[in-house]
Amino acid sequence: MVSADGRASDDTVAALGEFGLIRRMVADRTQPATTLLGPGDDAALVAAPDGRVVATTDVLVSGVHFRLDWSSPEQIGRKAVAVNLADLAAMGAVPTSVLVGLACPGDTSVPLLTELAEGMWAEASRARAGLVGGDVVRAEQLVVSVTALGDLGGRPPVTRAGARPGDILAVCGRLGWAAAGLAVLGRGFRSPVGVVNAQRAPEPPYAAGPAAAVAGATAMIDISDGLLADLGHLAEASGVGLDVRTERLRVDRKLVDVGSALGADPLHWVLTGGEDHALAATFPSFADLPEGWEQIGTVLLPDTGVTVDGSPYERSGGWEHWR
Ligand SMILES: Nc1ncnc2c1ncn2[C@@H]1O[C@H](COP(=O)(O)OP(=O)(O)OP(=O)(O)O)[C@@H](O)[C@H]1O
Ligand SMILES: Cc1ncc(C[n+]2csc(CCOP(=O)(O)O)c2C)c(N)n1
Ligand SMILES: [Mg+2]
Ligand SMILES: [Mg+2]
Ligand SMILES: [Mg+2]
Repeated sequence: MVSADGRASDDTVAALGEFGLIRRMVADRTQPATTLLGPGDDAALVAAPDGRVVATTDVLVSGVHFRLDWSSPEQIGRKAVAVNLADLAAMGAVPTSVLVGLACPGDTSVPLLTELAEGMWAEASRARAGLVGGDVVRAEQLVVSVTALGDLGGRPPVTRAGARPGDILAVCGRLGWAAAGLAVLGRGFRSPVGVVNAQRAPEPPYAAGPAAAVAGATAMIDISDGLLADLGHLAEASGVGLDVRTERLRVDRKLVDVGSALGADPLHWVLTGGEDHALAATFPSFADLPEGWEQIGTVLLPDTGVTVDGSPYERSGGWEHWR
């Protein structure tokens, strides 16, 4: 997008400039009542109805978390916000606001960035959160960093640490879809679109987090890296073992079909695939499960780790950076 004479062409961020870009990203937006001030000043002012603020952040890097030839800018924007709102849900919180850090090369096209912003606004407003501020800077590659704030509505947070032996283990949301989509895209295909879109932008069950909190969930986590990997964090924090029963896991027909087409094991995607941002939680009894939650296992005595049908899983339980 840089022309032969070295000057940036008109629709690049370098030509538009930092403040022109910010204007394009935030113009004409409606905000929820929790946004008291922002974006536009040195910092935003956000209402915290509960008196406490739940805060989380996740960074998405081009080539690591998404590819511009796999996803639309709108999908990348939605994903960057969704992964953060899922973390709020996993604490039992309702989102109030998001802040966006954006780094990109000077030759990045302005329509790409306005579409990315469109996706972030769309996902934030879907969850009734405001986009209250951010930052834009020059970098060698596209990086999107989102911080999200949430409200607990007077309830205690549901941490990773509260599971007790005898609790039941349950999930709400899809498992394995984004991993199947990643396998499809990685082999150069673009369909089936269901799993591919699940990889491009997750649809976490936001409302299931607060619902689980109200129902008395003892511990909760969102599945970002893989079911077994993330259950490992919950088990460790709670000082318990967790056993997953494969006969209780839903392996959706779509995953079976994609698995046969690619010669891959769909159950492995369900057990270890990240990025769908389903919620996993423990509850004192089956009767406590809110609508949409399905039991997948049980909480065992300390130091038994995470097992699948009573045995350790032989392969990696999920994504880990630098591994
Ligand atoms: N650079 C950091 N400084 C301080 N705390 C951090 C840092 N990176 C991660 N953490 C904290 O470590 C914990 C685990 O982080 P992690 O990113 O794995 O959680 P997550 O965001 O739920 O998962 P994922 O990033 O896979 O979606 C979180 O409480 C997070 O706030
Ligand atoms: C281009 C491309 N290559 C690989 C993947 C797979 N991937 C990347 S990060 C991650 C776990 C969650 O990340 P984090 O722990 O940072 O939240 C997974 C499963 C992808 N999405 N895009
Ligand atoms: Mg994180
Ligand atoms: Mg998380
Ligand atoms: Mg992770």
